[in-house]
Amino acid sequence: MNKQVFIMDHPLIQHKLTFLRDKNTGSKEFRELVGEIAMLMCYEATRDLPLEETTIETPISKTKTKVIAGRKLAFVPILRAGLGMVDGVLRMVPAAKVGHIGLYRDHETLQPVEYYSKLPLDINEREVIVLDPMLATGGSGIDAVTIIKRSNPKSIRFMCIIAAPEGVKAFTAAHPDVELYCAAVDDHLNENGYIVPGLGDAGDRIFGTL
Ligand SMILES: O=c1ccn([C@@H]2O[C@H](COP(=O)(O)O)[C@@H](O)[C@H]2O)c(=O)[nH]1
Ligand SMILES: O=P(O)(O)OP(=O)(O)O
Ligand SMILES: [Mg+2]
Repeated sequence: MNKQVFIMDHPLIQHKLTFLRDKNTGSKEFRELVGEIAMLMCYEATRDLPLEETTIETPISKTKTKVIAGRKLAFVPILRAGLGMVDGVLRMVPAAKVGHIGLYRDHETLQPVEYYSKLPLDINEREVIVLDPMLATGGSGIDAVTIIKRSNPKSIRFMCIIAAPEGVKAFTAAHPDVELYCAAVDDHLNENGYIVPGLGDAGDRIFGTL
């Protein structure tokens, strides 16, 4: 696998993914699982954030200790399904700002259609992590990153829960500078552009619009 792609095979993530895929998992549990997986993935995707030394006083003594250095984060969920990942990642990095990009897939062409974009004003000072549970053809992820690049962020990473091999190939070819973090790369896309075995339509399962 391409060095730009990180598969998070931690047992806790893989265990939760099994219940996420199950068609008998209802919206409430599905939302909770998406949030928990996003939180665990965020832990790994931020592993290389630089630290700097600071001095604090414990109840016992002064001590030198570490905090995350000046680098600031922004999360950008792709609507709607990416919204399900926001609470989980904010639990890890509560000071991060959140932008939004609205894209839906045209059911006939499978091409993404942009309908909304609102990014933090200071995004050019931030490291960005884009959130979408599914990378299928890759079209939505590719367009979202293209839109964000126009605002010159310091870096961009893309976090999805399940990717299709077709999406990984298209995404890494379009944005070779963007690291891709996913919990699983599945078998293939079906004729309707759904990931097989996948989990169905993530947005519909999160918001109960099946
Ligand atoms: O199995 C699937 C496949 C896609 N989605 C939704 O579509 C987009 C991603 O599709 P691209 O073809 O990569 O543009 C993603 O935002 C999901 O919301 C899905 O839910 N399940
Ligand atoms: O990518 P889509 O069309 O599945 O959009 P949504 O996330 O709103 O379901
Ligand atoms: Mg959807």
